[in-house]
Amino acid sequence: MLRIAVPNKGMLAATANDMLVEAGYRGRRDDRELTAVDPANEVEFFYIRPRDIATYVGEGVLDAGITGRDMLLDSDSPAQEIRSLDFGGSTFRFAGPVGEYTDVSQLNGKRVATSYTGLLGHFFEDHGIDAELVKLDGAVESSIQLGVADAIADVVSTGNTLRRAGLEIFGPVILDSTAILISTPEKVGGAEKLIKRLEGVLVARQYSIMDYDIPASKLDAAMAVTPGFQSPTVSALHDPEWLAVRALVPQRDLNAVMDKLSAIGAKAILVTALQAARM
Ligand SMILES: Nc1ncnc2c1ncn2[C@@H]1O[C@H](COP(=O)(O)OP(=O)(O)OP(=O)(O)O)[C@@H](O)[C@H]1O
Ligand SMILES: O=P(O)(O)OC[C@H]1O[C@H](OP(=O)(O)OP(=O)(O)O)[C@H](O)[C@@H]1O
Ligand SMILES: [Mg+2]
Repeated sequence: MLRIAVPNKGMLAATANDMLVEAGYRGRRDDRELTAVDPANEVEFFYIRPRDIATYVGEGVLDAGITGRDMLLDSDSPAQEIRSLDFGGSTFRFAGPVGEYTDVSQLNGKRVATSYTGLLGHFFEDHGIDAELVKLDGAVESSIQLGVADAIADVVSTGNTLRRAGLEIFGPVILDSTAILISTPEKVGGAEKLIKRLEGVLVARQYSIMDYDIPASKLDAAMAVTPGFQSPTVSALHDPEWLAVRALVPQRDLNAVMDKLSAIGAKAILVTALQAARM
């Protein structure tokens, strides 16, 4: 039975569970559930803190898990990123009082608060910066005002939390993070079905099916606009001068693609949602 670690709370928990349900697995029944067996899929889920997931997977006691890239790298666990799951996107950035810092070299000799001391320690080592790490559990943005740090390094998504604390970003992007599937070289083979199913969910979330009719003489121009995933399906219509095309199109491009096809001469352009996919 495959043993999978899933975030029990926090920013990733709900979407991770939703993805697993879309992938045909048993979802978490309530937010106090610690483990759940899904006998039909021969899988057991362990709902644990996202920060601890890389530790369990790296130790080999759990076979795969969903966590943040920032948390994996912070943990120094030997677990490896298998693939991005395209949610829980954030950046890991330095911030300080508005107008105070322009460059990370100014952090030499300063106190920098973070919940990610592993990640930040590596960055300081790599960049030859001698700063003091102040480890906090969360709400790191308050640490400067409260006098325990001179700058912070934290997860930034919209930037609202920073602004409300009177802070601004400076310096380079320390890390672009996203939710990821992790495993180890020893265990990843056993997780192949899970990986395929999650990839199918990602395709179904990101693509739609587009059908349209196109004059045969315009097919090449239309193919350039809708190259599809592998290759679009082209079928005959009763009128020999026209063809019907079906292709997968990224949802974010749908309207731009319809504009282009329409300008080329396509008619009856129809878009249908994808419910599931296996590539
Ligand atoms: N505001 C956010 N927007 C997007 N992703 C975020 C945000 N905050 C955190 N994350 C991401 O979610 C993952 C888990 O962070 P989360 O905040 O849920 O854990 P935590 O800080 O340990 O828990 P908690 O905040 O419940 O104490 C991390 O990979 C992080 O990058
Ligand atoms: O840029 P924003 O959209 O404002 O999001 C960033 C905030 O979200 C996270 O906080 P969380 O709610 O996880 O609390 P925590 O600090 O206790 O982890 C993160 O630590 C930032 O504080
Ligand atoms: Mg948090």
